[in-house]
Amino acid sequence: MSKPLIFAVPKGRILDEALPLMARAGVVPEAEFHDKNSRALSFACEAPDMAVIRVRAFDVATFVAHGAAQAGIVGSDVVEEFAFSDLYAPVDLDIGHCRLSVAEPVGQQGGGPVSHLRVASKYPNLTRRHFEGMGIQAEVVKLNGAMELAPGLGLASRIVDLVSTGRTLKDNGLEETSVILPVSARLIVNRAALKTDARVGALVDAFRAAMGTRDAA
Ligand SMILES: Nc1ncnc2c1ncn2[C@@H]1O[C@H](COP(=O)(O)OP(=O)(O)OP(=O)(O)O)[C@@H](O)[C@H]1O
Ligand SMILES: O=P(O)(O)OC[C@H]1O[C@H](OP(=O)(O)OP(=O)(O)O)[C@H](O)[C@@H]1O
Repeated sequence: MSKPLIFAVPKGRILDEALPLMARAGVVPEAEFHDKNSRALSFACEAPDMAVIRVRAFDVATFVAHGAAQAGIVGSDVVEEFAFSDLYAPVDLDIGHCRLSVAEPVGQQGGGPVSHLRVASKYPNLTRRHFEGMGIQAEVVKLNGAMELAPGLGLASRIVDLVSTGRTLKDNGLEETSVILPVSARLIVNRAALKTDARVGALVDAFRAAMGTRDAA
């Protein structure tokens, strides 16, 4: 039998919305996947030639780009931040909607033009590119979470982070000043695997079909 096709999923908030879609596309991990006490990271699937791995969101892109996993689900924020040439994102899954935005302390807006800024973000590439487009050099302080603390503590004057309801910004005295990127979750596949393994193309078709039947369900 050929090696199992590895499907990578993020462990956090996209997963609950992704699981019904995955099931409609024929990706159904074994019961242990749902056991909160399990420390396993790789799970057999109902389909015998497939396995699901559960990793951090940014690592989904890394596993798939390097061909260690052939397919996966990740936010378009992650796809755009890495811009891996070996990654192909053929299906918008219409889940995990949010936006990548610039925010700063309430009342800080205004002031004269600036040529340099210090910005806290988990997205250094998208942040630099956004400010470059405005003729501003952004020095990015890379954080992995709780970006909202940075302006108040003098680490950066602005943040670039994901916003959905806006509640996190509001509760931390910040306001959204511009949107960099609308975000939703994507099916991603490894380009080489798509060319060489017919199961990857079949999986893309299955997700397209699952999206088509979703509204009727
Ligand atoms: N507030 C939000 N509303 C909707 N979608 C969000 C929101 N925040 C993040 N997302 C989406 O969820 C993704 C994060 O997914 P998830 O929480 O599953 O990752 P994770 O592996 O837990 O992340 P981390 O590496 O930060 O621990 C983001 O890349 C984005 O696409
Ligand atoms: O606009 P809101 O609805 O408040 O959502 C925005 C928050 O959601 C994300 O964090 P998440 O909850 O995924 O936690 P994290 O800090 O671990 O990334 C993001 O980083 C914001 O902090």
